[in-house]
Amino acid sequence: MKNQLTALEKDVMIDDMQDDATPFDKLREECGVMAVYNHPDAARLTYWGLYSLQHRGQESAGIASADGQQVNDIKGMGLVSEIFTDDVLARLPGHMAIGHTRYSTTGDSALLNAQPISVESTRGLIAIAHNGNLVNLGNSRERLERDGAVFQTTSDTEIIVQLIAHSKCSTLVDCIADSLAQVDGAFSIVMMTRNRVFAARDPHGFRPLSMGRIPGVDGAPDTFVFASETCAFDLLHAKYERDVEPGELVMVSEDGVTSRRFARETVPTASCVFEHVYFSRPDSRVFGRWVQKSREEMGRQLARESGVPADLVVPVPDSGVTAALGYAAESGIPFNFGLIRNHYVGRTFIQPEQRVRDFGVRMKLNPVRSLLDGKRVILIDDSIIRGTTSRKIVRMVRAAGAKEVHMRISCPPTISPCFYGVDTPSKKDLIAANHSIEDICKFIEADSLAYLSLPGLTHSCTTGEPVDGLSPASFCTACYTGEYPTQWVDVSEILPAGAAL
Ligand SMILES: O=P(O)(O)OC[C@H]1O[C@H](OP(=O)(O)OP(=O)(O)O)[C@H](O)[C@@H]1O
Ligand SMILES: NC(=O)CC[C@H](N)C(=O)O
Ligand code: SF4
Ligand SMILES: [Mg+2]
Repeated sequence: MKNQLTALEKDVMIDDMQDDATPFDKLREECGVMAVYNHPDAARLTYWGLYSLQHRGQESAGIASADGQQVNDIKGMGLVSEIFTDDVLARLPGHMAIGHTRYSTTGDSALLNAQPISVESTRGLIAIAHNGNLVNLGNSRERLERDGAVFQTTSDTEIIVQLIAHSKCSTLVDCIADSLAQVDGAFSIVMMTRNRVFAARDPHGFRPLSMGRIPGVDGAPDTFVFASETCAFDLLHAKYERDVEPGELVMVSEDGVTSRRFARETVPTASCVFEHVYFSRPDSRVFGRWVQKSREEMGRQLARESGVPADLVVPVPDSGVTAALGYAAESGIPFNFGLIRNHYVGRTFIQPEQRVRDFGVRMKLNPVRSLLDGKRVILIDDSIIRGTTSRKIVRMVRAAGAKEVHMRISCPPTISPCFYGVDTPSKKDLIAANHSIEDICKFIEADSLAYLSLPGLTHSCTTGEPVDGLSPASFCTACYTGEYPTQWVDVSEILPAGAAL
């Protein structure tokens, strides 16, 4: 009846062609930061912490340590375990350290942009590690260059530390507070000088940052630690103390812990709801709230909002697992691992030149035919970004004998990119920005598709376990609404020409 391709069919073809070219180019993570103050083996503790934060960034990693006199740093491309060995850690002496795992958002993925970034100032070397992304930088880089700043990187992070180095304030802590008040966007940062550690969060509190403590043995002073996620504390036997507040600057020195507000005005909190949907580990407490609790509740709410008769609930591992458990518990439909994830698929296998259709997802996930054959299956994933993963998985599950495949997503349709530290594709590549749910359902070849509602999502992140100051309104939900908590401009417009992006 028809010889002409529909818009959707063209998309399907384009998608398949893109799969060949860039099978792994989709949603990426962000960054993890870690700091340790007052421990004889500070660099090793930081290394352990970074190991637990590896899921937040796998492009590069680094540690800077200080012994009261000198700051040293070692950075490399790749995974924490690939960069740091006993010998390498031995070159990072001192009782203080900060560390970083990176996924780039501004500045390309190269060693020069690896963090911590250390900058010489009149007050000595300052090292910084940053999770987030600055917006509205205006011409601050050019202004600083006119003032004599020599930038070593093309990342937004260096702007913070150059502002501090060129600040005219009288004390270092005033310089830091003054500089942080000038930048807009998302920043959860840890910083270190030769004898102090600092931690700060932007006034909206986009990204998480928590403080913990390891009690000193035999009357020795306590060790203080900071990390993007509390899962990094567990390996260190550090106890979660509190979150660094939005707009707060914490300083740890010989005189103990002090805190001040750097933000000049109070703005509404806009903590990233996607931390609870996808980024953070379920064993972390993020924004004061257990991620496990939120994700399970998202699954329950999804079952309440869009239940469908079926025989089996199957998660898309890993990030879909907790929501799927909640969905199964609420619906009474049995849960099982109908897709097995190969945990040994590391970045060494991820070569952009791989051109085999469907190879990426098939290498990572494999169906369990004995579970799926003849079943009506509900697949639970946390998000659909371009739609490539869902489409391949639905096909895979059907090919393994499933009678029906219903896709359920534990967040609303992603319609807008993130400018706050998550490397999402631009709007033209976000499938939900350009297609109806019905069209997406056809594209992924599912029998039905439903997303969690926005009120359902924010309710899931707050219900049942009240956390001081956390309400459905205290989340950034811009990637689902297009309403951004700050004014933003594309950072590619503001970095000087020639800066590699
Ligand atoms: O629609 P797409 O563009 O294909 O991307 C969406 C998928 O990407 C993420 O998983 P990912 O495989 O990155 O990581 P995970 O193993 O942590 O879930 C997310 O959980 C979805 O499964
Ligand atoms: N994802 C992040 O948090 C990245 C931090 C910083 N914007 C960078 O690109 O290095
Ligand atoms: S836009 Fe989305 S991913 Fe980015 S901070 Fe807001 S909720 Fe998080
Ligand atoms: Mg996934």
